[in-house]
Amino acid sequence: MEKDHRPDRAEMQQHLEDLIHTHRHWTGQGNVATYIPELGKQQPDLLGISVCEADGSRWQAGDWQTPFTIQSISKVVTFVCVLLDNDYETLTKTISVAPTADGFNSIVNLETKNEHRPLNAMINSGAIASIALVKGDTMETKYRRILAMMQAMTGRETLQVNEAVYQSEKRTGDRNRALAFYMKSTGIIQGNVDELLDAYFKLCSVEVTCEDIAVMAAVLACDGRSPVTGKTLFDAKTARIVKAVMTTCGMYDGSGEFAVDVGMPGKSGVGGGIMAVSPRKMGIGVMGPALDPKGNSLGGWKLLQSLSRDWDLNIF
Ligand SMILES: NC(=O)CC[C@H](N)C(=O)O
Repeated sequence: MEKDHRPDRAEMQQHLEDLIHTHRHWTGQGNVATYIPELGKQQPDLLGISVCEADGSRWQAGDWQTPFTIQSISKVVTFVCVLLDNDYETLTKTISVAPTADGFNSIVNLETKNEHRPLNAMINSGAIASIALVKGDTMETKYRRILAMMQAMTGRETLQVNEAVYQSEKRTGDRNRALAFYMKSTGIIQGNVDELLDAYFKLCSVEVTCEDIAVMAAVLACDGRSPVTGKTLFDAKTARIVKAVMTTCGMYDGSGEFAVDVGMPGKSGVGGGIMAVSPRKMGIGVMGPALDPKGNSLGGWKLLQSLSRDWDLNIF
């Protein structure tokens, strides 16, 4: 493992604590998501970070133990499963790997571009379509398969859905309903749309900590092997495709700026989490529920930008 740009292990902890201290003020410049009413109750000034190295060592600071809902970071796990369960060439006939300049819940491209295919699996339309393509006779089986992969990637079998967030999103998720019913009308998805959406809402509502996100990212950093449990969960080719699409699409229409500012495959969620992968070195999980206008954690982004500079993690 390269160590040249990182402080000694003893100093890493202190460095993360210093970063939290110097970056917490950024949380005052963002806003918690309110379109899912339950998320509007989050404390905006939280900021946490966890790092999981390729040998499984972990370093954490700030509010890293505070639970939050995984939201769109779950799309990474769904994408892993859909890649494992489908031939790549066939899959891309339904969901492509193109970036987008529109918001994460945009509907416009489904009609005007790309033969009705969702642009990628990191935005809402693509994730909803992906769940339908995961192996399983029923939506419940597909949901359980994705949840099991999330548990395997975090190494935590006790991961659970936050019932209040799930119900809140289910009550107010009309945009996602519109996306799903539209995709059913164009033949992109088949099956029971309400059950499919229910699986999507539940997957977004799973409660995690920064450490869970860091460990998941470390699995991708280690090409599918968990440095925490030692288990191989998927193959290197799958990990490579996921990291490529995270790099170009993981922060939605902010992906280009994130590539310039941070330079790592990343994935955000409106619960305030961001997952970042430093290939072969480490996985990083940050959390700060105050978001920028594109739905990315503002404090989390700034933290990652500084860490990437300080530890020379930019892959470009
Ligand atoms: N960007 C996000 O995290 C979006 C996920 C959220 N559950 C939604 O569907 O709107």
